[in-house]
Amino acid sequence: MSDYKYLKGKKTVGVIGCPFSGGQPRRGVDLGPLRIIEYGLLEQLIDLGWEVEFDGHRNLEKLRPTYDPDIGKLKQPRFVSKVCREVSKTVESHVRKGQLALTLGGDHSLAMGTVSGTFAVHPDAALIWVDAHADINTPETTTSGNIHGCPVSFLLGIAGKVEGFAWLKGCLRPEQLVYIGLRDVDPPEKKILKQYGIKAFSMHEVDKYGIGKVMEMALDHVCPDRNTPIHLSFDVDGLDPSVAPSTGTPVRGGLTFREGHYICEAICETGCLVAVDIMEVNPTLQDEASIEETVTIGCSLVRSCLGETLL
Ligand SMILES: NC(=[NH2+])NCCC[C@H](N)C(=O)O
Ligand SMILES: [Mn+2]
Ligand SMILES: [Mn+2]
Repeated sequence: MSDYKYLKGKKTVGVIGCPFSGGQPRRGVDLGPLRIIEYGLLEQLIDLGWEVEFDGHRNLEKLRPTYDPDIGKLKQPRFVSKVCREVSKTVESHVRKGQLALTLGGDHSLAMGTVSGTFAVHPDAALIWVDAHADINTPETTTSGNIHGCPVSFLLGIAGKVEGFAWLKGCLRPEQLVYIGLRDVDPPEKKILKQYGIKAFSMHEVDKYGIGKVMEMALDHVCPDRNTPIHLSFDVDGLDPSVAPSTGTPVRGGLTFREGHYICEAICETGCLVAVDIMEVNPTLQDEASIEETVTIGCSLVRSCLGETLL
């Protein structure tokens, strides 16, 4: 069992339910956290030996502004900003107490909140982003206007000034970030990745080297001493749609069931994990069996992050 270098006292996980869909157009992703908790995640974590502090599902709807017109192409910018700001404070308070902060989304725009919360406590942390997408569009480059395709540019401080987002200072340096699982990256996003020299292991590298070697290389890049605090932001669409079908922007050719879990196990083994996001589970898409598969895998990824092993 790994020792979790950055947790204080008893192993405690602070669980933050974020029923939020404002960073993209499809309803239903806001039900992700409810289904994951209903499925028994908290009991599973207690069985794994964790103390659980569950904040309940946050009432984020109360933050919806009455008037929220587009800013440039960005949709619902004030709503997203307010929600992320609140989530940031919550994540920060758990991490500061020496708890592992587990955020259940909700769409991936929430990562502006979760990552900035972690980095407020650990400014030198590493960010491991598992996703089919790079989510690094800027307000200029986005074609969809969906902010869940933009959080990384805001975190890096390359999004430019957007009304309402002044609270979100660029908190992430390009060398603190590594991607795994990419396979649907917009042309301007490819440019940004090159321009800033951001390390990314696409599915091509996963095929070429295998996930074991990819994780070794990814950790060598962001956590070379195996002592740097790690924030894992896991978009379930990083997994192949055959294993996680119920998500809003599925892309074929993704991570297998085992590759997804191996990523979590390898990060857990470092003992450096301080925060995890499980994002983009949408329990209204596909049939009931697909939904159950996706919710189940959300839970088992968390358990792998929190110390469950095969033997
Ligand atoms: N978190 C996600 N699922 N993001 C999908 C983003 C898709 C596309 N690149 C966009 O910017 O709209
Ligand atoms: Mn994605
Ligand atoms: Mn994403």
